[in-house]
Amino acid sequence: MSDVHPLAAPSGQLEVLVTRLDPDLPLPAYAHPGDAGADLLTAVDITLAPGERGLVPTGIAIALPDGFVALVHPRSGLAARHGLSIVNTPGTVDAGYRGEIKVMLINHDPREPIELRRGDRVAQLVIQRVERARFTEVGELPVSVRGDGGYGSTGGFGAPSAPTEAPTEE
Ligand SMILES: O=c1ccn([C@H]2C[C@H](O)[C@@H](COP(=O)(O)OP(=O)(O)OP(=O)(O)O)O2)c(=O)[nH]1
Ligand SMILES: [Mg+2]
Repeated sequence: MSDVHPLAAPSGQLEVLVTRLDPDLPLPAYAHPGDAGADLLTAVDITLAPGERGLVPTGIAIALPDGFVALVHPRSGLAARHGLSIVNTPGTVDAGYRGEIKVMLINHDPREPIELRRGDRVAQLVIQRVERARFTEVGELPVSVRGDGGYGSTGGFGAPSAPTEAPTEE
């Protein structure tokens, strides 16, 4: 079977329908060829005090094809320079959602407020394929090397510690 999605445009890009709820703002755009995230803008001015969060509208709504999701990710430059992030990172935009995409920003800086102006690029939208699972209940799960170890079971910053036993994965 071909790997190309039927909704892929001739260029190989997936077509995503978008409406501008705020016609004076540009569409989301990729800053460079090959970028995974298309930048999202805030449609409003907002100032976030240290530790404060704020839900900002982006002025756009999209219709994703079934089998896709749009994830709202922080921008690393704003995170590194100002401590700006997203409370629910990454935000999940379901394929069936037709409302305005919003971003739940948070100021992680302990001292400085963050001032954002309408039109500032505050987040990025990463579109991915997703699987829908059929959840099949069983009495016992197949064994694995990791087993139920988690939350630091392999140690801290150094080289990972070897598993204590190595059952054969099925
Ligand atoms: O960062 C985000 C996250 C979500 N949404 C929209 C699209 C998504 O499809 C919808 C619901 O999001 P989610 O499922 O994460 O929230 P919920 O709290 O489970 O709400 P619901 O009960 O409506 O599913 O809200 C956004 O606009 N931005
Ligand atoms: Mg939900």
